[in-house]
Amino acid sequence: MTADDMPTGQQPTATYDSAFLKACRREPVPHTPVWFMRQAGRSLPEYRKVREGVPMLESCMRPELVTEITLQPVRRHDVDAAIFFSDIVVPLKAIGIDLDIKPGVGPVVEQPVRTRADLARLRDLSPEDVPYVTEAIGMLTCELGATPLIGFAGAPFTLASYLVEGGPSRTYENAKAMMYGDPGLWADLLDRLADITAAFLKVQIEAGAVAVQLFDSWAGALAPADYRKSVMPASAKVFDAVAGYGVPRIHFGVGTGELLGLMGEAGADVVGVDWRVPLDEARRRVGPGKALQGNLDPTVLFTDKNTVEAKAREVLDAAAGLEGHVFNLGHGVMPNTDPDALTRLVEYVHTATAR
Ligand SMILES: Cc1c2[nH]c(c1CCC(=O)O)Cc1[nH]c(c(CCC(=O)O)c1C)Cc1[nH]c(c(CCC(=O)O)c1C)Cc1[nH]c(c(C)c1CCC(=O)O)C2
Repeated sequence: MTADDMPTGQQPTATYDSAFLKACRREPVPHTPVWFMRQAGRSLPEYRKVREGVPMLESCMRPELVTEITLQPVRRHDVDAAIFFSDIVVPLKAIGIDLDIKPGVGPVVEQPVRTRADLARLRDLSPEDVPYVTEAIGMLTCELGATPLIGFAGAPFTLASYLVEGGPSRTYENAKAMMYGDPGLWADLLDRLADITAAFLKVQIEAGAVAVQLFDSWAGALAPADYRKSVMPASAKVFDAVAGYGVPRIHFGVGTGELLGLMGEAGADVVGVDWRVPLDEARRRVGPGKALQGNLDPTVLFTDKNTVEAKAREVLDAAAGLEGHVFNLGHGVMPNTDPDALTRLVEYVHTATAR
């Protein structure tokens, strides 16, 4: 497809012909594009240095710092895309939810959302609530040039898991109890979150993000029938709300092997796969017409170079018959990962797939 065949309203941009966007569109690529979830973060000494003394949420609200942190892994690893440095709870903080990101713990919500009265605290998000996002993305797209910027947000279920539990959980007992026991309240909660999430993604796209990833990290806790009935409508609403922009929409979760087909159906152009399902099997579950993203086990990076390359080769072999493949880890980069192992992995995938 050339710039002439692009959906109306979409301008050709410096990033349009990037390997990453081509793979998302299932077009031929010069090499398999690579980026890593959590490529910005504690695995990088330069990240730890600039974050010294700055709390996580505050760092997301300082455009210059966001720009620097987003660019760090692009400079170091030569990845094919940048991911905007922020967090899934930033839009909730921006509308006034009292929450914090505790080091080594994750998001903690002061007053969990448990009743219908609590829903009133979830007001709509407007661009004026997140001026630092627009500002940072404006700076970033200038610096990035032909490297695409991925925007992201938390999916309604994963956000609800933090809001209802009040923090990280292994069982999601309160959230799932609401889903099963008070389906009306649950549906309204997820619908509110879908609107907030869609608004947060729109801000990022309008500022210059050329792809978006919806993180439903914890959706793997759900049976497919419950996902379809009680979660998928809200995620579909988010994808639908940004469909008109024509940017690729990526949908990712952990332990979602049984949900891959539904996660594609929700409205994704690219389905993210963790390391538990090989990509050829994921292709069967997702069906035609979607690209796949993944799926090297992030713990493989704790081994030697030969083992990393052999395991990356397995991912590439399983991806050989796909219409579009974006190489990634099956989940985020772990904080103790040797950053040089990531740089070498990017180089390996680029070389091994050069056409
Ligand atoms: C579930 C989730 C969250 N946040 C996010 C998810 C979905 C992705 C996933 O499944 O991992 C998404 C996220 N969070 C962050 C990014 C930045 C972009 C990137 O991927 O490089 C992204 C895409 C920064 C961050 N968000 C956070 C960090 C680490 C905190 C720090 O560096 O001080 C980073 C780099 C904090 C955070 N925020 C959250 C958790 C679980 C944590 C980790 C807590 C800890 O281990 O300390 C919630």
